[in-house]
Amino acid sequence: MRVPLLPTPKSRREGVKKKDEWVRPPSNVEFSRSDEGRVTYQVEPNGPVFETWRNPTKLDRLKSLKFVSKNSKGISKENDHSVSTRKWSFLSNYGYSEDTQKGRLDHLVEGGKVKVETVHEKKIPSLLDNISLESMSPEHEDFNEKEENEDSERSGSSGSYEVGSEESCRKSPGKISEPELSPEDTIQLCKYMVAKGQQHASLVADDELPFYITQLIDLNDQLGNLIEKNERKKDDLKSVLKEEVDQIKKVHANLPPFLEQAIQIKDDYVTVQNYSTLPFPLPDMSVPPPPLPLQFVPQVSAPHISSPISPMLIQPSPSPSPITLQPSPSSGSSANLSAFLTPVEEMMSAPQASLNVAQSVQRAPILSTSNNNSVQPLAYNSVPAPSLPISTSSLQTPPIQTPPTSEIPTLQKFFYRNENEKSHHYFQAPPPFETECNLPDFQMGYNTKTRRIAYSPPHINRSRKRSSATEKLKKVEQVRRIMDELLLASHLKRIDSSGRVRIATSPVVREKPACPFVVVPPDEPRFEALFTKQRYSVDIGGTLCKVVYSTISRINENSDEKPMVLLNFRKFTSIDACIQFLKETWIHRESTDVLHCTGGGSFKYSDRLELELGVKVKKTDEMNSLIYGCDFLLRHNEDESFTYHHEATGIDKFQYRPINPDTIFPFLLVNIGTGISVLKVDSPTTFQRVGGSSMGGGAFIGLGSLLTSAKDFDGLLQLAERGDHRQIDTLVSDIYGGSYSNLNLAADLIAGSFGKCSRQQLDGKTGPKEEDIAKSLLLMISNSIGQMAMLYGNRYQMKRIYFGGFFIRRNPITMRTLTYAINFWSQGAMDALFMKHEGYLGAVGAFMDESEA
Ligand SMILES: Nc1ncnc2c1ncn2[C@@H]1O[C@H](COP(=O)(O)OP(=O)(O)O)[C@@H](O)[C@H]1O
Ligand SMILES: CC(C)(COP(=O)(O)O)[C@@H](O)C(=O)NCCC(=O)O
Repeated sequence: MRVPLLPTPKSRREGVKKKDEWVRPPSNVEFSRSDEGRVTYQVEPNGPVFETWRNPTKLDRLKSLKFVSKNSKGISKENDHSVSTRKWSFLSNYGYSEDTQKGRLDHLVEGGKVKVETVHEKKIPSLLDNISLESMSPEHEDFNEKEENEDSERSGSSGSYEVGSEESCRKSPGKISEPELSPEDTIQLCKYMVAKGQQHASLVADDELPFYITQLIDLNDQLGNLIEKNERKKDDLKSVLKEEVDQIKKVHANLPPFLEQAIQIKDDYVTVQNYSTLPFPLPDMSVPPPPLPLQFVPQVSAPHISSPISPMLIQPSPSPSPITLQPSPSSGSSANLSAFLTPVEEMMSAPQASLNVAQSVQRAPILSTSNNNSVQPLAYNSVPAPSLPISTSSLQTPPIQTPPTSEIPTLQKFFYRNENEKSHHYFQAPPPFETECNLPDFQMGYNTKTRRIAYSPPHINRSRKRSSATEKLKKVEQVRRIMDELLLASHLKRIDSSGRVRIATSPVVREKPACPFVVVPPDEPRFEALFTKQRYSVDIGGTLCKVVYSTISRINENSDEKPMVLLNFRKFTSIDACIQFLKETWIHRESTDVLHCTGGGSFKYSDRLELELGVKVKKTDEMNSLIYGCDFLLRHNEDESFTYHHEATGIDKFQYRPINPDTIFPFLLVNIGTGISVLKVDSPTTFQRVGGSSMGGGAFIGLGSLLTSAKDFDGLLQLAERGDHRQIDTLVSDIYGGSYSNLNLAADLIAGSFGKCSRQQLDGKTGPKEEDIAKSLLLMISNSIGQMAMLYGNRYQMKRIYFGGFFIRRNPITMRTLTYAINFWSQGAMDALFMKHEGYLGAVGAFMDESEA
């Protein structure tokens, strides 16, 4: 009867056995096969060689074998050698394989019979313990299969099995053996066959036994090789996997924080969360990254800052809408008062106040719950108020940290270099998240060669289930789309297989930044008091006095809805005007009331404020106020922060960057007031003032006043917008006659600010135009602030740099220069973010400080 020896499909499906489950032939038996198919084998290295192929004597010997099994009670039971499937199986499972792995076979000659004992290092119940093989007389040539019930006999103690007489085992050392098979060899062969045949391959015709044995040995060798190969492959895959996961981690580390949450890396698995389940509103991903310079070749050195304002590119930009400072009213009359009211207040004081407020509220971005872009409105979060004042130790200068040796090297390879086409490229505008990215969780792997995130790569959770080609394509497409978005948001640029960058943008912007009121979160207990009492705060800085105060408003006067508490904003150029405003608008103040105060003036003018206003002054540290105000605005005013895109037109220049409240920190805050403070902010209560500079707003207005006839800051800005800095600054082209290509310094780069204004150069010429001076001055100061901000950002590995302070004033030249400097020098790794309430951060922070006065 023939039984296939190779694994059946079923066993294949069951998978490959573990290495230590494989049965190997005893190492002391060597087999070789001649061309005619003759099989020889040697039990001992220098022992006799036996021939087993089609050997009639051997067959006789085989036939003469008799199995004797002993049950647990010691009663022997005889069987012929063609034992049942089950018996072979048991032999294989409980006897032989264990022997080869854990024990050894001892061949004993006892009473003219060969006795083979199993010796286990560890006693394992073995069927061999209960089975004896005895020589059988030739007349017992019964090959009928008999079923045995070994199951009940398995649990015997150690035993032996015996084979025919020793005389019958004639061996000739060193020669081809006599055509007779010794019983012990036969047993061994049988055992090989049993072991190899395993459960499903029990019976083989006797004359074919040796043939199959040799085949099995070959097979076994091959399998052994395969196992080793398999192990090696596994090790290889592990190291590849680790490498790739490391790569993903690098990419992950450079993603914006909200995407860090979307992409989870755990052990060797990278999971992209279902976007729709993310617990925060994602920023609009169709917003392209800020324009990057055409070339991103790392600079050899950074001695110069490029002037981003190429005169050829300058479009007449509309003058900014400055917040006009009203003259200080001389008295507290209601007529004068109206001149100081914010639009909201004007509406409220007018007969149709409620209607106007309603319209105004609808316009207010923080209330827009169903705008047509893909960003979900922010729900008000119950953010517990950190108790101020904040730890003063944080004000100390931090220990110097070693700057990173390379500036995010992994990013560089993604940058798109377009030297031929003089245009910027963005990625294809991704579809809205809600519809297109509503995918179930899936796993992705990052392919270092193709630089793509691939769906279910072979080594990561490969599904055995075959999906249809279209399904696969669909999934790949979905993943690519998400990858585009990730890349887009992280400023990584992907070149597709054709070498082109997919182009198209549909930026989503809401409105030109203004400085509207902010609605106080309605459900936070800490703001309950504001429904019954107005609160005022002031930030008295080196140049300006900023006031934040609350008012109450209803969308509809007659409705039962809870009214809203609004924060209103005003600024003054003098302390007198500021105090006057407070006197006139804070009508219902009482002596027990508190004026929340921050900035240098909170110390300088503390007594005066208390005296003139008849209230208590409560001081809040300036830096603490800045951070707490920044945190509050980012957290509660959805459209607070935005990036500036000079090349875009109209409102497209302003692209909003709402941020998940959980991922606001860390960030770098560069507050450009009279002077500059650079703060590394890790939480509302943990920050460091890592640096500062005196080259801020004060320097600009001071030098501007000396060098031009501008009367005030706005006048200076207006001049600058008309100016041509090339008449004032020495450019690279003025020195090199063109670009300095070795250093990749463009021809129109500013080599030296005000370089063309030396006495020598000016002599004999008509004096430089003041608008050119104003422009050059503004570029010089904002370039240097941008570079400083980038260096601090880089030093502390920040991804977002928020600019605050009234130097910015949403001025296009300033924002463009700062953005350019940050993008250029950080190679797109950092975002330059501006804020609607740029100059009011400190005043908002002081307003929020409810710690004891
Ligand atoms: N109307 C303005 N008058 C004077 N300076 C202004 C005005 N608007 C903007 N600025 C600029 O803002 C700077 C003051 O910014 P601010 O944040 O208020 O700082 P500070 O707290 O030091 O007053 C000034 O130095 C100036 O460069
Ligand atoms: C002293 C200040 C904190 C005052 O704040 P400001 O009124 O300028 O907003 C600020 O001007 C500043 O940080 N100046 C820079 C000092 C320096 O580090 O060089």
